[in-house]
Amino acid sequence: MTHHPTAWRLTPRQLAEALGGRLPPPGARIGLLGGSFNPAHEAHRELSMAALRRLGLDEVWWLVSPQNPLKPQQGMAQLARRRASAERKASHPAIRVTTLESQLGTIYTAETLAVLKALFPRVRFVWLMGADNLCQIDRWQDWEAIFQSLPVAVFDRPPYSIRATLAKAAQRFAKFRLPEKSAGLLVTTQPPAWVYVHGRKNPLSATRIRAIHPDWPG
Ligand SMILES: Nc1ncnc2c1ncn2[C@@H]1O[C@H](COP(=O)(O)OP(=O)(O)OP(=O)(O)O)[C@@H](O)[C@H]1O
Ligand SMILES: O=C(O)c1ccc[n+]([C@@H]2O[C@H](COP(=O)([O-])O)[C@@H](O)[C@H]2O)c1
Repeated sequence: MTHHPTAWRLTPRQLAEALGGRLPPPGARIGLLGGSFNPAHEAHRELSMAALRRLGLDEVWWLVSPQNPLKPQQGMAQLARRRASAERKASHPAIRVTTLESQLGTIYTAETLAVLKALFPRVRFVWLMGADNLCQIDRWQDWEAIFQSLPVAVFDRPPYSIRATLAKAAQRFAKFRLPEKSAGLLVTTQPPAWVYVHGRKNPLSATRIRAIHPDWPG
């Protein structure tokens, strides 16, 4: 794994600032929703509210990523614009919008998670993502290390429901899948552990919003 020394150059004060002024208390249960947020939309909020409730989390942190390594740079709005859109959309006391990866100097999720775990060893982190990402996580850098390092919750998303259950990652970690009724135990389950959460499906996507609003980021 690439080492990113920037992470360790953040002073505690800069770190607190990057987190909106508050460090998480030891034992906090925090869901991490990484995304391009190009722009943020209602389904991000719905996923986060479902995660708070179904997984019994204290908070969800949105990690607005500098650049998804698998997405084209073209058409990706500037980080500040995407962050502002996330802040407008989140608007909830239990959702923190951050650009932590740009401050930590990490690009790949596996690196980001390694740094966050080292910075906050007593926080219980869970990785949150939509079913589309379960279908392609096997193309992410060190993807198996992600499953080995923290619990993962996958949220249903049309039209990926069936594809996701057949995904390489779902098969590789099949025996570590918790039944959905045990979703509340995920955060305290030793990884690898994951759960597929069904609920209200929302077909919304940032791609669709960009098609309707070609002037985004405006
Ligand atoms: N409608 C949705 N239902 C469930 N999860 C979603 C939905 N939209 C986005 N997500 C999840 O939220 C996270 C961030 O998504 P992202 O910001 O890429 O939005 P997107 O709508 O997928 O964007 P794009 O259409 O540009 O690929 C990802 O884990 C993604 O799977
Ligand atoms: O680490 C990787 O190789 C990797 C490859 C693709 C996507 N990701 C992360 O997946 C999250 C979801 O990305 P996106 O663009 O689907 O919203 C976001 O945090 C990305 O940084 C990470």
